[in-house]
Amino acid sequence: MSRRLRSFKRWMKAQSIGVSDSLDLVDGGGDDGVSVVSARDISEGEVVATIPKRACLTVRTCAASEAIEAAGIAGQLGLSAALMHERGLGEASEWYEYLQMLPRRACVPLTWTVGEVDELLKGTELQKIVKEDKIHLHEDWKECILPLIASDPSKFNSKNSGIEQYFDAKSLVASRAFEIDDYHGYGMVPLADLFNHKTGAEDVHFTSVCSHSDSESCEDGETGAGCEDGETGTGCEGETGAVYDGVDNKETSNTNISMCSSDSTDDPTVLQMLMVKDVKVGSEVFNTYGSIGNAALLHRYGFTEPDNPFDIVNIDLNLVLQRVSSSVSPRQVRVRHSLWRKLDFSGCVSQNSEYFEISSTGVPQLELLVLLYMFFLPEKQ
Ligand SMILES: C[S@@+](CC[C@H](N)C(=O)[O-])C[C@H]1O[C@@H](n2cnc3c(N)ncnc32)[C@H](O)[C@@H]1O
Repeated sequence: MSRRLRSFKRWMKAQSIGVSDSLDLVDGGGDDGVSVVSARDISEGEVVATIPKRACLTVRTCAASEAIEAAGIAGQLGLSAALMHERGLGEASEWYEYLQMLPRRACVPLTWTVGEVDELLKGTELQKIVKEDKIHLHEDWKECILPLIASDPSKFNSKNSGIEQYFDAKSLVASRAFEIDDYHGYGMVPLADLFNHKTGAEDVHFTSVCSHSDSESCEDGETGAGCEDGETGTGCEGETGAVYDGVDNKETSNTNISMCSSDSTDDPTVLQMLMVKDVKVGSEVFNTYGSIGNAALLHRYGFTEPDNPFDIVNIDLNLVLQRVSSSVSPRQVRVRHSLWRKLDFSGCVSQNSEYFEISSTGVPQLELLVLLYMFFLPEKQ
């Protein structure tokens, strides 16, 4: 077992983070990172980890809480500030051992150089989106983090909160944070963020145990490592840019559901990892980050999956209209465009662009292809 893993396990114990003996944490070191493997057969319904909310790193729990809240920085931006500050504290941070388990930055396109983006994402819609992300993050840093540095230089300075540190922190928050609850908002959840993703075949769910009896009221929209971003708050409340959103607006919100137990004896201050499937000894235990296509997976988490059933291809509607204009009259272009809208098949709208969306799942794909075909039919003479 690696040294950092040993320290992390001791730290988890001190924080009352419970890990079932059914889980093995495997530290591949370097780029391989950490994965979670079953140490014995595990059954559906078993709670394999319990994590007190106070052990999570959030704007509320971090050492710079007052300064961040006074600056009005919230959401993922606030959490990024909290993470930067705790990293800057080094061994003095309450999360030091946890922070040692994180890579310096997530290898997501956001952290690539512009040259790498242009080379590796050439011709894909991500090329433009990632470049816009980078611009938005620069703006966020200038508008929200620089004033924070000015307001409390004892806590924030260019060494722990420079633009590089901000990109590092933001990439980790975007690819690993969970939405905990209304009080904490987004948080880094030790242990829960060590599970890798498997599309549509997860073994475990992240569960926030609530004590009130309306179990339906919080069964929606909670996403785990990493949570769906899509924050478009104004100023420093959220983010000024819709980073990590844009290729799959319709596909993202349905997994890692935060469920409430109706049992009033449950501890509202504890998060759980609950098995949703039997897993055989020696197998990796997977979470899911959502039912999302490969462009979104790459965008947010820096990897893709072969044979991903949720993969989609977006075709810029303007390109389609341009192409159609070359073979039919302008009036016909308008008629076809309006038919497309009437049928409510606008695909998706993202970053001011409208897309045709070709999904790899069943009937809608066929319908879309027929519509596309109709779009391109030459005009009757
Ligand atoms: C929440 S962390 C998961 C734990 C991570 N493996 C670690 O070392 O800490 C998310 C990151 O894990 C990696 N990851 C998760 N699932 C993956 C998969 N199916 N294939 C490749 N990389 C994956 C990606 O780098 C992603 O950004």
